[in-house]
Amino acid sequence: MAQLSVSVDSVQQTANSSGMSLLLPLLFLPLTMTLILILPLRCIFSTRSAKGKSKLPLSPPALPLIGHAHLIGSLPHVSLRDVARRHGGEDGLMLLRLGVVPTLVASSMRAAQQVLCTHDRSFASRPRAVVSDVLFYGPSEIAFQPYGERWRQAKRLATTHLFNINKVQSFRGIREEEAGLLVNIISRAAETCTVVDMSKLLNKCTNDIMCCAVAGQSISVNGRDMVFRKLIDQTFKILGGFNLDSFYPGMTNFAGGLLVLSARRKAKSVRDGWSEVLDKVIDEHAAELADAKKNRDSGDDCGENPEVDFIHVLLSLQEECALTRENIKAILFEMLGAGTNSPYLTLEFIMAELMLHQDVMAKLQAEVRKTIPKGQKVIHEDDLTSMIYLKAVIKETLRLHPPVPLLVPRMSHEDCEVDVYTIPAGTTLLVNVWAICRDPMYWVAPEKFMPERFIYNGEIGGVDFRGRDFQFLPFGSGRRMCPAMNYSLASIEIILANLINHFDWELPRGVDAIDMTERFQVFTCRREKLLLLPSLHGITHPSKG
Ligand code: HEM
Repeated sequence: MAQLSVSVDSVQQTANSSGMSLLLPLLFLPLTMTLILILPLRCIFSTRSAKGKSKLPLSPPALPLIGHAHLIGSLPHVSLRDVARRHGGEDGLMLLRLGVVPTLVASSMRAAQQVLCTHDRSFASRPRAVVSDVLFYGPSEIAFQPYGERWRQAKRLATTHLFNINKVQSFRGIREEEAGLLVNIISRAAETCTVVDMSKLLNKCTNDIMCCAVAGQSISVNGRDMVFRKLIDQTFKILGGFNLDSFYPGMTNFAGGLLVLSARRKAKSVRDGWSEVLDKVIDEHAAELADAKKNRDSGDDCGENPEVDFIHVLLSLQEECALTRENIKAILFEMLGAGTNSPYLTLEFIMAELMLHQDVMAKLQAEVRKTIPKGQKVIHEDDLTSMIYLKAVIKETLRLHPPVPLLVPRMSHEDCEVDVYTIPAGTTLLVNVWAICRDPMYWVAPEKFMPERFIYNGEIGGVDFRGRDFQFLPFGSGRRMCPAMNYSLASIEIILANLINHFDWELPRGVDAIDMTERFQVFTCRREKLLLLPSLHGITHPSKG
């Protein structure tokens, strides 16, 4: 999602690896051309500050052409925190120029509150980019749509028919069943002392839950679930790749779009992959709706309520909401993509942190195993209510490893007075929630994995992540906040409780440490796959003596 930042990363990597020598041949022509396009823009930008009327936040020294892009490293949230410490204002605001794009970076709790609450409306748009425009038909989904009525409508559809509390509750059967299937797979591995690839299993489990919630149980026929996971990988690879137009938006129209042709082609090819499989799924759903209507009209309706999923809902609202087939596909493929990755990456980080902190693991095992009666195979969501430590472990992991560390980049769609500054319309906004979550100003021992920090008098409490405590915003805040927080937490909790209740976990033989090195590709994820050796709790396998 954080397309801009990823692209910056690519520029930096290229610049670092060969002192710009790789970058220059690649960019020389486009950059020269862009200069012609950007000069007017730069003039506007500098005149505003020169007049003294509209003061701008502090900026580090910039280079010609690339501005501050060279300051961003392979983990943009880490380098932006370091640059802000050296060059930003005490108010936590800093202004960068990435290529020609003015970019406001908010790195303190107060700055986050200013831009996400006080001025939420002004910063409620998203920067445009060729890849997301092509991938999402416009874009016409939620996350990349500019602020306006179409975005509002798409978000309302998802919130009302997929993510409201009652809907999330109604998916509990799906979650319990999928978590059970995961336990079965791991149990078989445990019986034969086989190492499991947790990254792959968690990815599959969260994807299966999302697929069933969106499209019903039938979606995984003919190996479609595998096709979806492959397409999700391709989508995030292309969204996270180097995209010239994110730095030089003028490129999109320059020379008939020649310079963004390759990005356009790649995005179209991934979109066609989605389109092919989603068209089939949508056609099946349309046929089911037509059958149901025929039965109703002919009086053959046997009174049974056919299962209604999100695709049925979108199809029935197609006329009322003026939704095209393309709009529907864009929304669906965003749900399947975002719905899989953030929960699975969070679960992977939780398991990695637990392996690193065996005292926390032991405490969590004790809580879960005390709550679930011995011999009860299936964990029900009602069992989770009293698992306070489990909720604290999830919160602490989201604090240290927010999957979207800079939020999804926003853009101001109007001039805006932030404190003493005037931020011009068209400025990209990055909120470094990762840095704020590790700031010693707001957190005791911020680098320590300490779930207890969220427990007060035996209850979960304190700072919360629902968008009102600006030192802890893993789901963002304001109009553009993640609509799927309750959905995600429900999936994460049930899967985690199952992993902890049924199994004891070890590192594979010959591995003596967990590597927590991160990688940034739209989401922050662990660089290495998480490989673990499970054993069934309470059963000592003969081969282990
Ligand atoms: C651990 C789980 C998740 C985390 C931490 C997370 C985090 C985020 C964040 C930080 C944003 C940007 C908010 C902002 O700009 O203020 C976001 C937006 C969004 N997320 Fe999530 N997310 C999660 C799960 C999901 C799931 C499961 C889905 C869908 C099935 C989803 C769909 C979206 C959408 C559609 C947006 C765009 C909202 C908008 O632009 O109005 N997210 N998410």
